[in-house]
Amino acid sequence: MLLRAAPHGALSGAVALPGDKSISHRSLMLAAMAVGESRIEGLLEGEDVLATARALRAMGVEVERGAPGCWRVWGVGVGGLAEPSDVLDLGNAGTGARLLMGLLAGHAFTSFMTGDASLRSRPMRRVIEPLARMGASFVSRSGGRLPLAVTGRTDLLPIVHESKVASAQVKSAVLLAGLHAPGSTTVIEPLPSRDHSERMLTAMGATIVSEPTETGGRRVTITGQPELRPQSFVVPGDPSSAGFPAVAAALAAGSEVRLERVGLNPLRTGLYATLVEMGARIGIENEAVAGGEPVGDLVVRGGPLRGVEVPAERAPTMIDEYPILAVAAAFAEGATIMRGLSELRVKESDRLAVMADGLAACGVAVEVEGDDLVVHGAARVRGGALIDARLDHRIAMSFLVLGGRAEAPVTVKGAEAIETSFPGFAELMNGLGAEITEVKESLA
Ligand SMILES: O=C(O)C1=C[C@@H](OP(=O)(O)O)[C@@H](O)[C@H](O)C1
Ligand SMILES: C=C(OP(=O)(O)O)C(=O)O
Repeated sequence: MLLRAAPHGALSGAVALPGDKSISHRSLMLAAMAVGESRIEGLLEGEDVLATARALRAMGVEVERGAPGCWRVWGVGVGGLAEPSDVLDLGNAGTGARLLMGLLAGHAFTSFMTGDASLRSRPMRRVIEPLARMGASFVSRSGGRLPLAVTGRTDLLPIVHESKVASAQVKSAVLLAGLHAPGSTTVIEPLPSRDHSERMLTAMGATIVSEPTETGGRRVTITGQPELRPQSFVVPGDPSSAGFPAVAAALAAGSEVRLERVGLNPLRTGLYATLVEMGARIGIENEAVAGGEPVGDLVVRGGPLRGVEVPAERAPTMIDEYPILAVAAAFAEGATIMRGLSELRVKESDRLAVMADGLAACGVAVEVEGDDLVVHGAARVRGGALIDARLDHRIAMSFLVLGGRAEAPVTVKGAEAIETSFPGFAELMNGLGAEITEVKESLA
């Protein structure tokens, strides 16, 4: 599908964002590991999360959709999944695949897992290696990629895993496997990554101790074999999805947009801290706690931005937001230097390369120096390019935001990728005043 974004003026209005993708995957999987009925409110009904729901159903978990966003899950208890009779297809979802591998490691059957071309290119060894040390066995394509087969066992060994990358997916996969192991399973991460798994598991009755390390990371320990209590999960709006209308509003003078009930977990808000450093006017109102997570309305007003240097240590708190930050940087005065982005190379696409190439095609001066991205901003950006989303929702949405402020429309090919995390993106943006329309392939 081709979507085209034409230049728009000031944006205004108030909108609620779709549910948080990370918390939605976890709500389904953790509810499946509880004993009894859990309810989920505000579940993201994007393709990634629907793939997780399908996988759980294929393993005997009753998962039912009621009103939009309202789901019920009848949990089978830790270790209670049934052998699936077919390959589990996690679509485009790294989170779905890696977290599920953690659960499957604790089940004494063999399952087969695959995904789309993007997911099949992503590294799984970072999860395979610790889970294999715990006692699961894996057969995978070379490089530790999907498709793979995993044979778990009920008597997993508790381990201490020191992860080289600050990855909530790696941490969560090991903690989920640790549910099935007697005693303490520990993950040490070099920098703190999002802690939704820890918050949710604690609320469900698991014992988790999280403490800082001397080098600025975290050591997280779970006590295995708990009985998890079913929950009423409330999923906040996704701060990663909110980044797209937030940057679109920040870039358009005269804009005033309210993004309601967005999750404001401090391990997710690096984009907003960075935008404020760049001079963006962003206020937080109606702060509250929902489902164990801080939430609030983001009120974003348009105005000039200036380039900043974003330190590598901030990356885990905004890892999915670099594509849209790079778009903000393209319109800022001066250079924005984003350091330490090696993890961007192993997302749905090589986001470092794809952003650099796409920005250059839109007339933006950009350099990749090792793992750093440098974007030289300008008041006027040419736009006018055709960008291939490459099965990457965040690339698609970022360039549609850029097209809204460029001199000539930007067209995105493969825009259906947006469905993975942000169904209704174009409608939501247009409701605020953007000009995103579908174009026929032949006119591209
Ligand atoms: O745990 C999660 O829900 C996620 C963790 C991040 O991945 P990594 O753990 O690979 O950094 C992020 O990019 C992804 O969108 C969601
Ligand atoms: C990297 C992302 O997701 P996942 O790893 O779940 O595919 C993302 O949503 O930007």
